Amino acid sequence: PSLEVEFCGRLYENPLMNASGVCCMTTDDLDSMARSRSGAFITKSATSTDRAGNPEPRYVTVPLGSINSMGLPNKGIEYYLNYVLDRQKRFPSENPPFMSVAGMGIDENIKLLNIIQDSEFSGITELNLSCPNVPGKPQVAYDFELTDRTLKSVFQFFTKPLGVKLPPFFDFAHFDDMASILNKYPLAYVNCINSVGNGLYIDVEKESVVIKPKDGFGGIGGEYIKPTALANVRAFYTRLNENIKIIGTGGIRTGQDAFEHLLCGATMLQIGTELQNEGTGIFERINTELLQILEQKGYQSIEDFRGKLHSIT
Ligand SMILES: O=C(O)c1[nH]c(=O)[nH]c(=O)c1I
Repeated sequence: PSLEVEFCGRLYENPLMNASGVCCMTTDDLDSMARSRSGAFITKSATSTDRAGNPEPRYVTVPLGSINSMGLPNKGIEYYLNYVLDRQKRFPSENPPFMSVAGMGIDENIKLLNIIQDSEFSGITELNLSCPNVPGKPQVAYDFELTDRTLKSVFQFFTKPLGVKLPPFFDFAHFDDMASILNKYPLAYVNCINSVGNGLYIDVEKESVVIKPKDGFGGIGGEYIKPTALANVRAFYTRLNENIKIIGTGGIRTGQDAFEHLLCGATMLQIGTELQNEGTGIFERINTELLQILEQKGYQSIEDFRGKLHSIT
């Protein structure tokens, strides 16, 4: 069997990539992703200029996952754009890395996307509408009117492939409302989900929180969030028109977890917490485990089962 996937008109040797934010802050991080067995990779969400982010400790690995309140630290959009344009020149036959952007508001999102639109970048852009950790800045995607207004403005000028990174939703009315907004726009994909916002992890021995920002509140990733991630992948897969693809993110630690996301309808798969834990060797491991599952089940390709989750009749 083969793990090859077609996404936005490009062929990838497998569906695995990093989740923006993990292993993508510096050019060294990005080079290690480029050397790995991932099928693709994405930059840290960028703002107009570099940001230090929140005080540390701001990312902690915990037994069932992770908690983070990084606060959007990044080197600024020019740093990442220079990196991806350099790779485009040096490796013209390869798929360019994905670019992620996260403005502090609609104006900065427009500005960031204009920079990408006016550049030679020929890859895929991810608009992050779900950063949960900038104090005083609510997640855009929890404001449906703002999301609609943002996408309306963006698609007045942006003609390159664009996806949006969404937070988790927990209510069918919200799945329906968000899907009806997203279906109005020529999106390449929707990425479900970002970390589950504003969780709390406690160190009982110290009787304390474990991260410094926001009195210890931070986005939750890892095993904790797989059921929520799978539900969001499935909810949007079944509601969005079929040319809007799904990237599945959340709780992928094994080939089985990857299989579950694909069964729900995901086309590409992003790994955050487990990549942070294990390093880039994880891509070799999960590709191997996923291939074993296809072999055991007699599938030749992911197309044979993508989205074909059974309900109970
Ligand atoms: O705190 C962060 O930098 C961060 N952390 C996350 O868990 N998701 C995000 O989209 C972001 I922009």
